[in-house]
Amino acid sequence: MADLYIDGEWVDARAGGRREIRCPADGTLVAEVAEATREDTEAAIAAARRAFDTGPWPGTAAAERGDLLLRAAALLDRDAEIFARAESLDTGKRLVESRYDMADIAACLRYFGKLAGNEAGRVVDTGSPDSFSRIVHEPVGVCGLITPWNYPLLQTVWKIAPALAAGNTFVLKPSELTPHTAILFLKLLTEAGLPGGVGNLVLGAGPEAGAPLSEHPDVDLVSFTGGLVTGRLIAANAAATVKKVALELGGKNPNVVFADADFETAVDYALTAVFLHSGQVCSAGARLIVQREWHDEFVAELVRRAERIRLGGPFDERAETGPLISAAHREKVERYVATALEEGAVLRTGGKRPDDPALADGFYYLPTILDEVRQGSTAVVEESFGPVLTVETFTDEDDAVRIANDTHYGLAGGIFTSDAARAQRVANRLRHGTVWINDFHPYLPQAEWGGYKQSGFGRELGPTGLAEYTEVKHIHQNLRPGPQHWFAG
Ligand SMILES: NC(=O)c1ccc[n+]([C@@H]2O[C@H](COP(=O)([O-])OP(=O)(O)OC[C@H]3O[C@@H](n4cnc5c(N)ncnc54)[C@H](O)[C@@H]3O)[C@@H](O)[C@H]2O)c1
Ligand SMILES: C[N+](C)(C)CC=O
Repeated sequence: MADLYIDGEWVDARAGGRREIRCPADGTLVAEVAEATREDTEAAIAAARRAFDTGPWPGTAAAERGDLLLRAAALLDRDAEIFARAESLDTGKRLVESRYDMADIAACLRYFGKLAGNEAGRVVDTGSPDSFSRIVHEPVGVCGLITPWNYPLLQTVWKIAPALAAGNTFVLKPSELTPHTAILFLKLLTEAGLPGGVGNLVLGAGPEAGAPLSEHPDVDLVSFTGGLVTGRLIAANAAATVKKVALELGGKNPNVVFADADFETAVDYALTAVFLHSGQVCSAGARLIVQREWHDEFVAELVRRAERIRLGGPFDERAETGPLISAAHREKVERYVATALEEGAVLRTGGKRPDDPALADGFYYLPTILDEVRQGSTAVVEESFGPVLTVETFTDEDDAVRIANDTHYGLAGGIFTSDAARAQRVANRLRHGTVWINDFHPYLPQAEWGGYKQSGFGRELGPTGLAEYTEVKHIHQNLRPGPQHWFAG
């Protein structure tokens, strides 16, 4: 089937490449899709360039562009179940979680749909009645959008919605592992009225189908969500053409639990913080930093509950979390745990694949707790992106902040305490892009999302998320023009 969308047409990969997509829960074949090469991506970039330079989209009234996003939200509500099932088949994620994702995605479309056109620029005081200056926001141009497999459509729409609201054209390259909701979404956008060439879709491996989006001179902005290693490469490749770059990378997110928190609440959230979606969440609270006097009791309770987490496929209604995305990813998590143990971590539970024969065909891994990890050890420093919790202890507030900030990442963090003033003090001192107090994981379309340090730069969502997709221009007019006679001759 033709499932690249280039210049308003559904086409096959020019070189005829195909890729099998298999459900990570049991290995069943979901579908076979086109596998693009650089040539396809370059054709998509050319189409997006033409649509931007000569098409009507950038000059379409912002409110009209917003209306298109609002229509897309309504269509997504209509087709939510189809999208959720497709997302679950590609990712192995529980259907209920994919349904939540679809609701979040519709909310994001509505947010940017309503935000489009709210900002008409501003008039600047020039200090003179004889001149007039204004600031306008214009679309950046052609946007290359590269997205990961863990929240495939959500991460995609966090980019597409503001890009379209601001009047850009785009080429999307979703993860090669999870292409289906991107295909469905481009169809939905055309049904909502997106003109040909404005939105383009290429599928395939990053170094082949994705690389031109960071390298090509006709791409004005590359927005990337994915791992740190790939992010560094994208930034380096984009430097040659000095394009705008936005990077949403990984995290090694602290969850700081003070001994004055509500015990049961803190334990409960510590579990969801790390084991939601089997840890395959950029903001997973994979680093528990618990006040020393609570350590033993807290870890014992975590272990007891972690051992009861039910694993299963997307349509198993009893399952509480699912598989890892691929065999290769599970092997990476296994290596991470092996290294942690070699470096002195104490395994409290998990650390292996489940014994249940019903799960043997999927890429499952047991919820794992590694205690007594050393600061600076691999397990504390590196993102596992799997269901693995490391446990560290602290003595007082200063110690907690020092440990929580001792990471080259800076995406998100949580604080559990019943002391409201302490919560605010610690939140102010954490060098992370999102801080949750007595909560973990919520994100809102109206609140900026992004990382400090090596978790990336740029922000998605909120007004800043829209601004990322604009250029800012100063227009100045002399209202009383006449010769200046700066030069005598
Ligand atoms: N900060 C955030 O909001 C956020 C959200 C989700 C995931 N993530 C991070 O994403 C990572 C997991 O996702 P992943 O394994 O898909 O990441 P990844 O870096 O392997 O791949 C991400 C995307 O980049 C593409 N890619 C790979 N090499 C490329 C290249 N040379 N040029 C262009 N594109 C290339 C891939 O095909 C994929 O589409 C984790 O580190 C996670 O923390 C971050
Ligand atoms: C950004 N978020 C939390 C939705 C997904 C991160 O992997």
